[in-house]
Amino acid sequence: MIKLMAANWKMYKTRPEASDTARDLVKSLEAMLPDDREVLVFPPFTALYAVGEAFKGRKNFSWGAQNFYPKEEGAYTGEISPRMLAELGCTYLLTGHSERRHVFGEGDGLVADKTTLGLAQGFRVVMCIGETIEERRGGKVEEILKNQLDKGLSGVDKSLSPERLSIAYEPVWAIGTGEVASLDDIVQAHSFIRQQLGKAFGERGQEMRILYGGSVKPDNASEILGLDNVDGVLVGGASLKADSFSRIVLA
Ligand SMILES: O=C(CO)COP(=O)(O)O
Repeated sequence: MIKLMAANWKMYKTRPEASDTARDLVKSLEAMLPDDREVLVFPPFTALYAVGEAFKGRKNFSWGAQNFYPKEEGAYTGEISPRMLAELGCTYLLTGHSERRHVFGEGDGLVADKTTLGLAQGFRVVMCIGETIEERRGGKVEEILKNQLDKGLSGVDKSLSPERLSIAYEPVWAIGTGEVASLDDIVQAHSFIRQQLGKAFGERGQEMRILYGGSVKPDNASEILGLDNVDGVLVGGASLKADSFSRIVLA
């Protein structure tokens, strides 16, 4: 399985800043990227074209959008549709990120619509799930993950080819806090997610990638990537500098 090494740049970087970082990533990684690693960057909308210019035509370099509205077009002021993103050459979409859920109030219904439409329009989708600290303390991790998976994937075509859908496990309390989930916590959550994907997609569920996200850094990436059922990482803060993200990609 090709490990997916994903950078979520969130609301950071102007177009020239993004362009420089993307070019630096190509410079430091292209010659050394193992065949079983794929670099994926989610820049802000305004920098998608610039990142595409730096990455296009390069093997295992991909780019995608952090957000979109699940309609083809229409009177949705301020929104961007998958069609508009396809035109920028990007192939990935992110759904269900905890900042979308918690800062912008996106519920499981919207996450499901986005995941379903994104896939139906031919994109690869990375759907994020994860529990809050209260839910973890209340012993509800598996219940929350199952619920987010069941609802988020409810409309997805079950004969989907496995490389089209990835799940990112991002415990909310580990995002941007410097607090990483313990290796045991990660193994347990990922094995539970694998089981659920198997129930939903059969054999294909074994080949879907499950990423870990939450305070991944150059010095913890290698041990996290070595765990069972960890098929990549989704990195926020430590992906903003080309040097730091390159070290993670090669970890
Ligand atoms: O939200 C994240 C990636 O989507 C994780 O962010 P940090 O790596 O900054 O914790």
